[in-house]
Amino acid sequence: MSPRFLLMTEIPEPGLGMLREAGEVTLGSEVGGNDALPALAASGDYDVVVCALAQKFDADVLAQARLKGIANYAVGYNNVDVAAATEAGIAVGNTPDVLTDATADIALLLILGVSRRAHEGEAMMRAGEFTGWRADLLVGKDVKGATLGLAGFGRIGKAVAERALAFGMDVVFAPRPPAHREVAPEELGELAGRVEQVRWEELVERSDFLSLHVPLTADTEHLVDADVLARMKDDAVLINTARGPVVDEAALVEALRAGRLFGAGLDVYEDEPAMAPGLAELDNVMLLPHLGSATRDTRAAMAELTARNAIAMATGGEVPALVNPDVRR
Ligand SMILES: NC(=O)C1=CN([C@@H]2O[C@H](COP(=O)(O)OP(=O)(O)OC[C@H]3O[C@@H](n4cnc5c(N)ncnc54)[C@H](O)[C@@H]3O)[C@@H](O)[C@H]2O)C=CC1
Ligand SMILES: O=CC(=O)O
Repeated sequence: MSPRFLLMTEIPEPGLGMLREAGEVTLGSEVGGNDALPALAASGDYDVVVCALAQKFDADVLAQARLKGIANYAVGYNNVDVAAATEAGIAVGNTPDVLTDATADIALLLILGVSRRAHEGEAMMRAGEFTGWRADLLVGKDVKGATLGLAGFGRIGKAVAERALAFGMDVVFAPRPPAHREVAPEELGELAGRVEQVRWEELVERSDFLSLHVPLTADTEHLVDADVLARMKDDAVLINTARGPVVDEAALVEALRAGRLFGAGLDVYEDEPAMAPGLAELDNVMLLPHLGSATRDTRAAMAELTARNAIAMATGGEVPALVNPDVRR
């Protein structure tokens, strides 16, 4: 029987064509959408589900699922209970590396945008409120010489460090907050000697800009809570391109409202696509709709890797980006 793929999220070319060439493709939107996911996964009608963050595979769904694999069209895979998938003999794939640069660019965009109040300036222009150059108009803060703290120092964290160094920032990082892990200099490659490793507590207190690049796990949920926000510098900026629940968004609204921070730049939200009450009314926050990997080339590369993952899962081949190598397939 040829491989059967269920696309719960649409993916662009070349991924879509690769899947159609390799087997039979069913669009989730034509067979009940997300509400039907548990039943579709349990039906035995599909070998691999292609999905993204909106498709939740919890332990209950996975215990009933009759699938060979789940090919996530994202690098983050907090929507899948990986331990339960492994237990159920279901391979899980993701899209590392190919989206690193695009996502690091979005983090830099937020760092520069918030510090230079670009979103406020743009809103002013669109509202026809610009009345001419003024010495006190939307005065921001410098990035050169400022300390950027990176929580999580994996692929994207390192790519953000490279960019920030080019802007003259000092870069400190905490590799595995809130716990610690010593990173050997040889692990740092070309960044060795140019970035400083600190513990999470020091990162919070020293950063002029604190940027989050950790996966969402039980350890990192609400990593930035009211207590952390209170310990950040008064004039600091928080950047989140990781996952919304890494930040207590209601506590962030309170801190921003109270002028406790200079500002925040967000690409992800705790209850996405909703925002915490009050967030959208604040001027000192720049808001993007989860655009981290949203460039044409990056999405094409993600689609290709997702298709390669899915085809390998369905045919018993070697999965190029396998999250759970212990799975018995
Ligand atoms: N806004 C967007 O569109 C995008 C968001 N992301 C998010 O960025 C995250 C990071 O992506 P990458 O840098 O590629 O991942 P990565 O795995 O290369 O780096 C994550 C780093 O966080 C550290 N870490 C800290 N706490 C951890 C914990 N409790 N468990 C595991 N690792 C922990 C790891 O040691 C690792 O160095 C993704 O998980 C995803 O949630 C990724 C791409 C696009
Ligand atoms: O949020 C996007 C991802 O790839 O993870």
